[in-house]
Amino acid sequence: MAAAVPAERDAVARAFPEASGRVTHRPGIALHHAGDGYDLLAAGVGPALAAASVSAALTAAVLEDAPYGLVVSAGIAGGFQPEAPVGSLVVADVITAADLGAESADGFLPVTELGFGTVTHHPPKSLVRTAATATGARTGAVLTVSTVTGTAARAAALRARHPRALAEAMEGFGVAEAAAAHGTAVLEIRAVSNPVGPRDRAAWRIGEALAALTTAFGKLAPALESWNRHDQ
Ligand SMILES: O=C(O)c1cccc(C(=O)CC[C@H]2O[C@@H](n3cnc4c(=O)[nH]cnc43)[C@H](O)[C@@H]2O)c1
Repeated sequence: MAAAVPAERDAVARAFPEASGRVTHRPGIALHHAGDGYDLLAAGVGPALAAASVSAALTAAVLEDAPYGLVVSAGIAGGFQPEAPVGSLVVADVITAADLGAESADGFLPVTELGFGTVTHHPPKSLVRTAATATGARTGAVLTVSTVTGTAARAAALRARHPRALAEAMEGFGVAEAAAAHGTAVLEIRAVSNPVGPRDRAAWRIGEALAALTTAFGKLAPALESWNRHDQ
C-alpha cells in the first residue's frame, strides 16, 4: 500500500492491530510491515516521488524473490460534489493524469494527443468490484493532479473534461505507472477529506477521512485475500 504521507500510512496501519511494527529500510524507502503480506509505504506527495518510491519497493521485492501481487494507492482526496461527499470512499475504475499535457488555444491536450505515453490506467475490473463491495465505496474516475484545485472554475473545467471523475488526488497515476512498468496490478482507494473547489484548507476534514481509510482497510484486506487477479 502506497500513501503519500506518514499520517495516511499510519491510518492504514491501524486496520492491522496485530502488526509487529517492523520496518525495513531499502534504498530511498522505508517499508512498514503490517502482516498478512501487506507492506505500507509513505511514498511522498505528487506523482513523481510516488512513482519513484513505489518503483524502488517493487524492484527491491523482486530482487528478494518476493514480488508483490498488487499495489494499492491509498490516502485522502478532494471529492467532486455532490457525488463524493466529505467522509465518503472512492475506488478508481480509471486512474487518470488530468494535467499531463499541453495547453492550446482550443483547450487542454493530453500527452496522448501529442503522440506520447499514456494518461490512464485501468485497475482490473474484478478488483474494483471486490474493493467497492467490501468497503461500500463509489466507483469512478480518480484524477491525479500536480496542483490541488482551488477554484470553482478549475473544478468545473476538470469535470467537463472528465465527467466520470469522483475525486482528485496527487499520486495515483504515478503509483499506477510504476506498477504497470513491473506488470503488477494496481488499485486506488481514497477517503474524501474536502470538496474539490474553492480553496478552504480550514474546512478539510482530515481526521474524518483518515478514520474512513482505517475502516476501509479493515474490510478491504480480507476481501483482497480472495481476489483472483486472473478473474478480470
Ligand atoms: O495535515 C495533516 O495532518 C495531514 C494529514 C494527512 C494528510 C495530509 C495531506 O495534506 C495529504 C496530501 C495528500 O492528500 C491528497 N489530497 C487531499 N485533498 C486533495 C485535493 O483536494 N486535491 C488533490 N489532492 C488532495 C493528495 O493526494 C495529497 O498528496 C495532511
